Order: sequence, then C-alpha cells, then structure tokens
Amino acid sequence: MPNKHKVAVVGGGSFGTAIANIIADNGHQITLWMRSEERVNEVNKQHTNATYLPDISLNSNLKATTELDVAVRDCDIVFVAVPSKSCRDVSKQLKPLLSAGCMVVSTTKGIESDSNKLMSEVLAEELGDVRIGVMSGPNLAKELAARQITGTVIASADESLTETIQDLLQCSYFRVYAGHDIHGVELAGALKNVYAIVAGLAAALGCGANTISMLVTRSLAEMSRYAVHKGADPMTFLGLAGVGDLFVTCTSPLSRNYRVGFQLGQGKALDDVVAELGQVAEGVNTLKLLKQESEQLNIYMPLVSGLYDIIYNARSVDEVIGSMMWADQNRDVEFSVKSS
Ligand SMILES: NC(=O)C1=CN([C@@H]2O[C@H](COP(=O)(O)OP(=O)(O)OC[C@H]3O[C@@H](n4cnc5c(N)ncnc54)[C@H](O)[C@@H]3O)[C@@H](O)[C@H]2O)C=CC1
Ligand SMILES: O=C(CO)COP(=O)(O)O
Repeated sequence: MPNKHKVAVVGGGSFGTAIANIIADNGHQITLWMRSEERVNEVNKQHTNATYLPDISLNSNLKATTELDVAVRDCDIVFVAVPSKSCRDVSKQLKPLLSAGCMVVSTTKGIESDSNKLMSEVLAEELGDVRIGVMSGPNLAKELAARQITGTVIASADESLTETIQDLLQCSYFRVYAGHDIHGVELAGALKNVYAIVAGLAAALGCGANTISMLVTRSLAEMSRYAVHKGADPMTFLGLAGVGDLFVTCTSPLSRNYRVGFQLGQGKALDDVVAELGQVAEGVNTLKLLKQESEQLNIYMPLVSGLYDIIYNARSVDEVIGSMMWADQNRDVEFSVKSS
C-alpha cells in the first residue's frame, strides 16, 4: 500500500482542480485553496467547479478552503497551480506556512514578466530551502478531469521528490514520467503556448495538413534552439513535456492559447479575445518576453517575430508568411547526439 500524503493544491482554476481531483481519486488527504467563497462551497457541497470544468463530477473527498494556512498546514506536498503573474505573490504568502521538508511542485506554464524568470526560480527565491519540482506535459485540464488517459513529466534535481510525485499521482488514467532537466521541462511548457497561438491562427486561415505539420515541427526547432541558449537539454524537447505538449496545444481547440490564435485568425482583436476567454492564456505574455529576449540574445526565432508583428505591428499574415518562405535556406535538424 503506497504512503498516504497530506497535500494542498494552491489555485483552484482549471488545472489546480484537475490535479487535486486525481490526488483525491488516489485516496490522499487533499485540500484545494481557492479565493472565491462561492466556489469553495460549490466544490465542497456539489463536488463541481463548473466555471472551469463544466460537466465534471469531482471526487467527494476533495475539500476546498479560502484559508491558505488551513490548506497547507502539516502538508508534505504543495502544488502551485496559479498563473505565472501570481506565482511570486502566492509564494510570499506560502513562505511562513510551509512545514519543514515540504515538497513544492509548480504546474505553471509561464515566465515571469520583467524578470524573465521561470517558476522554479521564483519559488526558490521566495521559499528558500524547500524541495522544488516542476510538472509539465500534454495535460489539457478538461480531459484530465474527465479521467482520460494522460501522461506527464515531473522534473527535479531531487530524485526522491520525483519518485514521491510519481507514486502520488499515478493511477489508471494518469502516468507520470521522471525527468531531471527542470528548466528544459519548464521552458517547453511555457514556450509551446506561443506556437499554439500560431497553430490556431493557421487553422483559422484554412491551412492544410502539410502547412500545420511544417509549422509544428519548425516550432519545435525554434523552441529548443531558444531553450538550449538558456542551458536546457535539447533532448527534453523530444519527450512528453516537449513534443507531447506542443502537439496537443497546437491541435486541440481545448487549448486556450490555440483558441486565442484561432480567433485572431478570424479577425478579432487580441484584447477582446483575451477578455472573452476569462481564463489564462500564458502565450500572450510569453510572446512579448521571447520577442525581446530573442533580439537581445540574437537567437533566430522567425515564428515568434512573425506572430509578434501580426499582433502588435499590424503586419499582414501574407506579408509575414512571404518573408518566412523566402528567408535564407536553413538546416532541418540542428542538434545531434552522434559524436563527430
Ligand atoms: N488548463 C490546463 O489545461 C493547464 C494549465 N496549466 C498551467 O497552469 C497554470 C494555471 O492555469 P489554469 O488553472 O488553467 O488557469 P485558470 O485561468 O483556469 O485558473 C487560474 C486560477 O488561479 C487563480 N489565481 C490567479 N491569481 C491568483 C492569486 N494571486 N492568488 C490565488 N489564486 C489566484 C484564479 O482565481 C483561478 O482560479 C497556467 O500557467 C497554465 O499554463 C498547465 C497544464 C494544463
Ligand atoms: O498546457 C496545456 C495542455 O498541456 C493547456 O494549454 P492552454 O493553456 O493553451 O489551455
């Protein structure tokens, strides 16, 4: 019989609720921290969180609270599932409440504005000496909450953390793979959101399967090129956190980033699309950060700069595509494991 844990999930939106529900399905003691009293009552009494996960019945052992100290008291594991813009603020609130030896796992797929830091870096800065992991992969919250078969990656320098999280989450519909390239896994999760916007836009324009395949594959080349500059292992991008997540978000209308791109392709304005979504689409912020950094570091990222020009510089899609197609001929695969 695996160990039973006392776990908190901080952030009761789509993904926090989906993860908390798996932990409840696996029989652990789990508390979900949410800010809205109304939603806390809904989770506790009706076992739903219909705003974020319509038509999903949650496990009745999943308890929610608005009180962060109650949620994390005596927990040995805490998941942080808030958007990147709130991660630092939430970490500051968590700091005095965590038990000694607590493991903290980020599920956030974004980069902090201004500092350009990844969530593991924000957590380490704010929480000091805690055990940190990151989880990322092709994990659409709605499918996971509907208990559809799904795989993910838990990455940490702390092997006993990765093993504990594998045991905690593994069940008949969720398989958890271990990794050690924390920054690679985080970057993969954050970067693919930008390319999901590109893919959604292309789908709205009626692009064919050849075009979408080319876009997704060149996206992978571009995101791994950037990540390698930032110290990540390019091989990470061949795993679930890389190809897996890129594939799902570039093809599924359940991805909010894909939907943002699709609606942009239908001619809607970005501000209207984001306001209507009512949930986080991290790619919008990540696009700006990548555009800035790729220029500063001189990293070739034509898809990032093309999307940025379409959204923020009112350049036409035809013109952007034209300049990409006539750019200098390039190599297909940039990285090799074969020693020369
Ligand atoms: N929805 C999905 O399929 C997946 C999402 N993610 C990532 O998880 C992160 C969260 O995404 P979702 O849950 O989907 O977003 P969401 O928009 O569905 O929910 C975000 C939740 O965070 C809460 N929140 C925001 N700021 C907060 C603060 N300062 N304090 C406390 N709570 C706060 C909101 O009230 C809301 O409940 C994002 O980085 C996303 O990329 C990761 C895997 C899958
Ligand atoms: O990361 C996700 C699935 O793995 C969810 O993507 P969106 O944030 O675009 O909905």
